[in-house]
Amino acid sequence: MFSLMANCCNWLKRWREPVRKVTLVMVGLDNAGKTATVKGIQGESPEDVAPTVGFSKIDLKQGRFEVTIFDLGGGKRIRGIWKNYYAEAYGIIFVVDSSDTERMEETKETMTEVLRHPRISGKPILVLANKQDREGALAEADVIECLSLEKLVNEHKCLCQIEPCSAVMGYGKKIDKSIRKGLYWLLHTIAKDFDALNERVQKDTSEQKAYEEQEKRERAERVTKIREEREQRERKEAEFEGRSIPKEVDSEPISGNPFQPISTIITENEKRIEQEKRQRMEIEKDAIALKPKAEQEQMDTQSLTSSSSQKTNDNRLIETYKSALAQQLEHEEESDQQTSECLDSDTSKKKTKKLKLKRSHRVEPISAEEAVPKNPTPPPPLPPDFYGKPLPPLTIRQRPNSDTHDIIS
Ligand SMILES: Nc1nc2c(ncn2[C@@H]2O[C@H](COP(=O)(O)OP(=O)(O)OP(=O)(O)O)[C@@H](O)[C@H]2O)c(=O)[nH]1
Ligand SMILES: [Mg+2]
Repeated sequence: MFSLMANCCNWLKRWREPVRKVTLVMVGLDNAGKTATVKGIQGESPEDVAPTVGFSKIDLKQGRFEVTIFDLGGGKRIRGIWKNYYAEAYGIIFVVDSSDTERMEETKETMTEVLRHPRISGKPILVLANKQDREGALAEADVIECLSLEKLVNEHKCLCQIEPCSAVMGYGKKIDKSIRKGLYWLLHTIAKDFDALNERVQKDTSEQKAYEEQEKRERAERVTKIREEREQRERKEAEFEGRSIPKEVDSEPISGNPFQPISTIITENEKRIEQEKRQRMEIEKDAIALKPKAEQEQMDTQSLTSSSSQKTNDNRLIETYKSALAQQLEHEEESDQQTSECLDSDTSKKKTKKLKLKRSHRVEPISAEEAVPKNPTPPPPLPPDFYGKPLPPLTIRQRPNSDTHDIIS
């Protein structure tokens, strides 16, 4: 009767207990038997387990606990990820291969690293001294000694329970009682201090998430920066290849604004054309003033040719001008000897006036002898050695500046 009442009280007590969600982290060296242990707790065969790459997450119900276990890979290169799961852990399950005495030192170092971590210190730890079925496996006391477990857990204020066990002895309801016992101890130890642990876990988890977000942003920024640098490099290479093709642009040194030389060239070209135009005007005046003297005229024209050729390479311009000037001279000698003599004795100012007068009368000649033929034909092309041969016959009176306009336009 009393036992029935006691059972009823216990049932009511458990029924009143809230369902608690607890996360556990399972760590230990590779080949220790972590995955085999978890499989046995889940009710699956622990045989034929493969090494864990990364982690596996197991959800199970244990009494009033909804338990999540992170089974983390124990390989040396994977151990670095363990710390990412410490924040969520309410407790630790550390699995040791009791039969592998050669790796006890490595096990001790690894356990020390785990317990000293600020997100683990103070949390309860279950040590499973696994593979007790194997011959030569260290007993519980030897494992405690090899790992300096007492000192270690006291140092880091961790409540600790060690259970010698074998993960392959059974699974499900037939699982090794030591494993069941150890898990029970861990969950109830967590439950006793649940509020404090829960507060710590929530705080550490939010910090961990913020840290991971920051890491994510920084990684994205690094990727963006690398991409931008690559694109900039590619642009520069393309620009470099583009500049190297037109050699004319590179003939002048480019400094500052790369478009500066182009405008400079345009300005210089305009100045050069203007200068040529003025020079031609001056030479024209001199030539007309000296037109009766054929030899002098020839010298002036040669001087013009020499001067112009130094300034420009436009031989066509000079040749055209020579042709027009020669025709004008011939015409003057044949038609108006008196006008020519008068001009020779007058000042240069008067000569200029006369020249303008002639120009204005070009369409309507002063005398009948200067009349333009009814069907004017363009002058025949002159040979290169024009001055060594007789002047061609006059067909039409040309305006000396006409070519200049052609060039400017
Ligand atoms: N004899 C014996 N073998 C075991 C026991 N527990 C696990 N094994 C074997 O040990 C090997 C490794 O087991 P796992 O569970 O994969 O070890 P682990 O700790 O998960 O290894 P990682 O995933 O690499 O970290 C497997 O061949 C298991 O069958 C045990 O108690 N006794
Ligand atoms: Mg594993």
